[in-house]
Amino acid sequence: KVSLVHGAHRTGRRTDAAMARWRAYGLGQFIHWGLYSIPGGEWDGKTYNGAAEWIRSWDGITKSAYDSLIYHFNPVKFDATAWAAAAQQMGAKYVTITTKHHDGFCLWPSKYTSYTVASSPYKKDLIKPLVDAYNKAGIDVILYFSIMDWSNPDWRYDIKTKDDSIAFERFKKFTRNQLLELLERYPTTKGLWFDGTWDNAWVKQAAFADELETEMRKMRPGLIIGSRFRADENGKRHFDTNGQLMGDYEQGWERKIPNTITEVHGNDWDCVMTVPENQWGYNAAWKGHIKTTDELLEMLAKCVSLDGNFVLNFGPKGDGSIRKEELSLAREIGDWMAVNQEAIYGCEYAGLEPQNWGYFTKKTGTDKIYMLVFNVPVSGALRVKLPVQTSISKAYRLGQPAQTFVPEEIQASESFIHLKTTSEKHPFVIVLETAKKTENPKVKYEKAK
Ligand SMILES: C[C@@H]1N[C@@H](c2nc3ccccc3[nH]2)[C@H](O)[C@@H]1O
Repeated sequence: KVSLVHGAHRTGRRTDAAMARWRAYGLGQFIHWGLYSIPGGEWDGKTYNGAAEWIRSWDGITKSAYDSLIYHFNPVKFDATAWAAAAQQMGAKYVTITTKHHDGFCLWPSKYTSYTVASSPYKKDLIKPLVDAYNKAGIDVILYFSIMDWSNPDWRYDIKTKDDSIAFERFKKFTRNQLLELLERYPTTKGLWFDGTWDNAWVKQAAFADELETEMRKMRPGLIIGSRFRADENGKRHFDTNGQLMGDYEQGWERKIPNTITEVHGNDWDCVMTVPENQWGYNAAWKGHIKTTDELLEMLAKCVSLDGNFVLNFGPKGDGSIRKEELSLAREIGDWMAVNQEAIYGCEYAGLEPQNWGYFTKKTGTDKIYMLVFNVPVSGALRVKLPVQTSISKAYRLGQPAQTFVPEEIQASESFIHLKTTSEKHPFVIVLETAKKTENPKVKYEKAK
């Protein structure tokens, strides 16, 4: 262990109520919305092959042409209540919304730059109606904020000269001002999801970022900040020089999911996932592999089975409408959650040996186990290995309690649940009520003779 001033300030998970609420979410919605939503990955009849929200960095568009999009941003179809209703029906317990992406365009009327919605034809704050509508729908809000800001002349990818460092000092003040402004303006928000923090200039700001994180936490007790915000004084990100997680949860699972519990190192984490291969902002082309509802449900189940939250991304159009393909995915996910949410919300890693048929989750604080079945074996026999001295007292289909199962014990703490049919076409859940086998005192007494 090396001594660090700006490394992790806590080892192990946070144990407070605000973090327990976050841990229980299971399913979240990500929203990427901004000027990049207007071109949607296309410009001058050409298609940008990168992620649509990165189109400003493409040599197929001039920076001034991109920046002039601000004069065309007028999302007349924006309806925060409708967005929140779709998220609520999907079963999202929280939403992470881009307040400012790498391009620097602010969806709130920030006092510290003119590159905001206030300078657009729309004029009005977009974040407040979203926070209010989602909170009203019982959904918590986390604010996405990109440190990297291409619109700010003081931003630097690296600090090489005295001028760079003078400019970047101004940029650090600007960044702090905007973050404190967001916390002031939206007091019900639960956390900040930082991005754009990999460049050399920011990685060198260990002390500044550490102090800023402390200041924000003091301003908002319970505030949740992930591992992507700051680096330690050796430039280490996500995990400090001693391998300790920075921040409150691991934020490295972008478009990927851990396969084993060991990869999670006992930390809280979220996985943020796109519906296409790699498009966060609205992409008109909608090309390549588009994940199906069952694929997304399996990702959700896998995340919760390994102690994580699954955050599914939506990319509204420049006019404020949500594309029909995303609305139908949300609807189908919501239909499944309406029946099976008990196996997701407030659930955690069950501590059981993974099986090929799907994923185990366990209701936090109970011995209730859920079998989320995605791959029905041709045998119809689902293997379950419980901890020793644990038995299954009841087994039934979630949502159809009359459909019960009598496990076939094949050896100590190992059973088969035999399905009645192997022709299921969609994922389903079996509930196992388990109990510790208690020693029978009579038997103990007889032994004693
Ligand atoms: C949550 C996601 N993070 C941003 C991003 N920028 C990247 C640059 C290089 C590698 C990965 C990146 N992810 C994406 O634009 C999106 O906002």
